[in-house]
Amino acid sequence: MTINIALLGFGTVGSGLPGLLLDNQQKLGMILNQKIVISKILLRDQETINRVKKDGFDYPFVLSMDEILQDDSISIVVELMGRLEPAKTYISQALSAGKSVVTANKDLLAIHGRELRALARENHVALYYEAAVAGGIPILRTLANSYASDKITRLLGVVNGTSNFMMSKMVEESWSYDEALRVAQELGYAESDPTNDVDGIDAGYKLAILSEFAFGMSLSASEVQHSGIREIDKSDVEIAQQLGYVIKLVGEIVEVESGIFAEVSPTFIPKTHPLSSVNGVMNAVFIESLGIGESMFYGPGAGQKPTITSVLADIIRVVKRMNDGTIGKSFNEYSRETKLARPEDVKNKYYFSIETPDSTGQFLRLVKIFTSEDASFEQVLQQKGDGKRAIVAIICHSLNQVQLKNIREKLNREVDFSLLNSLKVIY
Ligand SMILES: NC(=O)C1=CN([C@@H]2O[C@H](COP(=O)(O)OP(=O)(O)OC[C@H]3O[C@@H](n4cnc5c(N)ncnc54)[C@H](OP(=O)(O)O)[C@@H]3O)[C@@H](O)[C@H]2O)C=CC1
Ligand SMILES: N[C@@H](CC=O)C(=O)O
Ligand code: NA
Repeated sequence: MTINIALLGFGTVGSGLPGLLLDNQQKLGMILNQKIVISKILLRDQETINRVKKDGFDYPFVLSMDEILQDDSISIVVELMGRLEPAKTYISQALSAGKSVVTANKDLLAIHGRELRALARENHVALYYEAAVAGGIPILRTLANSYASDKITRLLGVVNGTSNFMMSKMVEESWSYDEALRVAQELGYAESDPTNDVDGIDAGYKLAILSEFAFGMSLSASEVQHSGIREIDKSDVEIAQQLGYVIKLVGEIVEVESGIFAEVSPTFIPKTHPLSSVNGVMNAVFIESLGIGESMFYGPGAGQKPTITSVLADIIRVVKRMNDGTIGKSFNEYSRETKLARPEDVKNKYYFSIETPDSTGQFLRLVKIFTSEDASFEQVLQQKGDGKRAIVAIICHSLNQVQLKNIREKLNREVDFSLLNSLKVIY
């Protein structure tokens, strides 16, 4: 027996499916007793069909989604086009036509996930998206299954391969920003619009999805604060190094008594923390939970092979659900009312880099500002000034979001001071 699937989009990730199906033919036969067959591939235009054929791919290529929707032999649609439209329309049409959907589209799931999941439920079909978060790491499945017996209190993630690859190359091998981005694009890591990768937007989408699986709470994209690697200056990297830290783009979701708080930001990570050694295109999700304690899941966050391997695992899962009569069951069954944390309850250590006049009494002024917000210093470093200006780096003991905002405002208001940067410090 065969399972017919249709593929929407045949780019970096999608074009890896034929090879992967072939490589795993024997194992798939044993697990499923059915053959997965790509029976239609939707491409953009005739020119693309000609190019793809020339590359040696010989499939029934189509230019209209209707040909897939009207084909009753197709039970699974695999969306790998990316972006919101027409992906949302096509996925909705497929679900409404009684076809299950597998996708790697985090933008779509983060923004319209609730609506699409409801549509899947109404039509008793599956909607799976393991590859949408941390490419090759089976993190969503792990959260849905293995953490069912645990309560997660905090999740930290390096979940964007492109920005992590770029930071690693820029810091360790002195590549320029442009060179690092160009190579990340050539290697197939970056989104079609890499702004999402470098500005923390892609990681924010992934956090929104992780929040549903880990905390059972849905966050809109705007409820996940985000900043990106463009906020990091070379001097921050050097100071971090001297103080015993590395800087990475980290997503954090934490649950406190009043609710959850989620943020993507360049973050100081102690060199002793397991996340500090996540380099290049690798991703990791570090979890603190009441039962297991601390755990970390590590693997490639982007790239054709890891990503399409996750996609195929979802396809296999959907086929199994079809076979055992549980196809309408949701990928994630943990859901509770979303409550956002009060800013007073969200606490972290912070790094501040401040430019001051290079003269007597400046340090006292800094102490006064921080003390007025009840903040105390944990580490302080003053770079040798030029007689006119000096840079002071401070790591504070834990501050809540209100204290942080007030200190930033006071430093920005202070005549002659310039707040160069302020970044979260994890411990
Ligand atoms: N690359 C990676 O490492 C990872 C990617 N993802 C996700 O996987 C998805 C695919 O990514 P990726 O393969 O890298 O992206 P690509 O841009 O390489 O591939 C997408 C393909 O879909 C085609 N396409 C877009 N719109 C249409 C349309 N309307 N009709 C037909 N074809 C269309 C594009 O054609 P054209 O080039 O003409 O626009 C392109 O060939 C995205 O959602 C991405 O976020 C997830 C994890 C990792
Ligand atoms: N562009 C993304 C691809 C995977 O989600 C990344 O770099 O992480
Ligand atoms: Na994954």
